[in-house]
Amino acid sequence: MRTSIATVCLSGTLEEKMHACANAGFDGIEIFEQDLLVSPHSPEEIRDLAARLGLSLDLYQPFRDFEGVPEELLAENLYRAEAKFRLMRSLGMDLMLLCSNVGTATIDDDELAAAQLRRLGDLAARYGIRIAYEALAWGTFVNDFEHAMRIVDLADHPNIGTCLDSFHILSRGWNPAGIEKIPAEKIFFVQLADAPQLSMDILSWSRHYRVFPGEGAWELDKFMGHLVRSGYNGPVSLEIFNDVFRQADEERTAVDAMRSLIWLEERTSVHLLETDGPDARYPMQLATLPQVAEPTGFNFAEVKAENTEHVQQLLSQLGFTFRGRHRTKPVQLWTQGQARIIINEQQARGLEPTIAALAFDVEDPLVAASRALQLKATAVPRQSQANEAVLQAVKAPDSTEIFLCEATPDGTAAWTDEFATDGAKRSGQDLITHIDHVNLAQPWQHFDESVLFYESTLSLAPRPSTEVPSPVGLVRSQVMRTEDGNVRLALNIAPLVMEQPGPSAESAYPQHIAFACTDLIALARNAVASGLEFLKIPANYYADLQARFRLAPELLATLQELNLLYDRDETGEFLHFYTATVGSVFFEVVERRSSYDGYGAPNAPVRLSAQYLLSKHG
Ligand SMILES: O=C(O)c1ccc(O)c(O)c1
Ligand SMILES: [Mg+2]
Repeated sequence: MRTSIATVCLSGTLEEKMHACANAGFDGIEIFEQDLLVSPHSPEEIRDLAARLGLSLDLYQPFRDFEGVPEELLAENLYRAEAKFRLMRSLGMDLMLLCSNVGTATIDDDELAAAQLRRLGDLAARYGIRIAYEALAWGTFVNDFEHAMRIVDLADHPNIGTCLDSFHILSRGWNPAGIEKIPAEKIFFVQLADAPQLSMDILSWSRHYRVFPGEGAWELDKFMGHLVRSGYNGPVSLEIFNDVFRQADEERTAVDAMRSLIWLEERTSVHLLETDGPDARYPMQLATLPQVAEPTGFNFAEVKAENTEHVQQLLSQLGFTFRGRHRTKPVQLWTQGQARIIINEQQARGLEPTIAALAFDVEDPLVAASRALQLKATAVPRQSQANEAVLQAVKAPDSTEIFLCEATPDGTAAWTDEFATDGAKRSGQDLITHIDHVNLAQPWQHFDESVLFYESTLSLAPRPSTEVPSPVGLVRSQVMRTEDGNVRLALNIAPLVMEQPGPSAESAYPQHIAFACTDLIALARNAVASGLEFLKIPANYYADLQARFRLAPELLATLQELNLLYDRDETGEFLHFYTATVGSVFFEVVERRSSYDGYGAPNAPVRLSAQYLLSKHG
């Protein structure tokens, strides 16, 4: 599959955008006219730069408001078009996108529109240029890809074809199956965009909220399936108008874009295998990736800090056992049940405690790492000594290191042998069984990128995102998880004011690790006895709990005494509490009763407010 991307997706100058596209591995680009108009470089210089970078210049766009007009206006439009054809010759380009008329069309007549396109085709042919006619979702008379195609058919000109753009098709709810009926040679170009499902006017939705495939709500693998079955074999291009991408680092956005296309290509090939069987053949060749199953659990989480006492204290008060230091590195291991926490003091000068790494149990770490690398994840270089486990690791978009560890049938981890077992084994029962979920703060400009990263590399599925009010703004939260719930990752974007000064913006907003336990009340009592600092929950919360749930008075009194939070739904009950925050880390302990599957979402504003008060007034 040939990959392309419109320059409008990225921030920067045209030159910077082109470098970013080439570095990310795109085959070609669409030049968005505005980017050329403001460039200090001549069309010839841009053509030469593209050649040096190995980028094909696939599409010049957009040309607007041409068809469905009276004759005098048509003459002006042809004059405008010819100037652009000359420019395209200087650029060495031969395909122009024409949007359906949204401004000047006054005549709703397909025959007339077709005749006018035919005249444009004749003119374009003299310059060796072809025109791809695209139905904009808000076109005055033409807003449907099948309608645009009827006009292209009527025009019946070799230089007039269509451009399909998934946004305009899916935003209006048109059935993309119709793409299969279009003759492949009439599909001159294809643009892809995903989008969150929003209810707003389509123009604003399109201009501000498009995202890369896999970052929105649409089934683009199915869309691509229709396209592949049509016999189309030209470039598949990303055209994303997005307010965040326009100001984020273009090199990074281009990699995110490329990841989305690599992933979509794979999803499409899997989809076609399922629907059409292994013997189906199409002109478009689709690359695949090493297949990975969902991770089966958390292997460990790592907290990094210069000064580790406070974290050690919290873990010890929660009933964790210190299992010793690593044989060769300044690293400690703390465990309880299958919950493993590494406290890492390496290269941590001046660093307040922060979550630095997460590890997942996977079937085959080498295969999983190879998939992640093919999806353009950055490898984390590891130094390991002889006879130490070589762990595979890649960097997530927020810089968290993601380790891929081999799953074992009993949930143990072989690498723990590398820790000297000089730690005293705590007597007593392990009430904590494993890591239930981890909550990571994401920089606002990388949120969509993170969702795609975890979905494409680790096969975690995104759940609908929610918004939680805090005293200083809304926190957007999206859970990525496995079907069975053994791995749950909540990604948050914090309001900007919550970002406190710290070693990096990412680590400033508090993040947490939640442990699952079998008896929260018993664990909380032990923790109180050992002096754990709980996050204090206000009395008003308990009055509201009583109003909502009519709890037995003894239970309510216990919850309030121990600063526990409570939730209940038709699937079961949920009890949880939070510790104080150290650096940017705090811990949560949860007890899921029956098959409760959530996270106590109604309690999140209470937690955020309590943490805010604590950070302000101590
Ligand atoms: O929003 C627009 O005007 C616009 C322009 C060109 C396109 O290809 C498109 O899909 C939208
Ligand atoms: Mg488009």
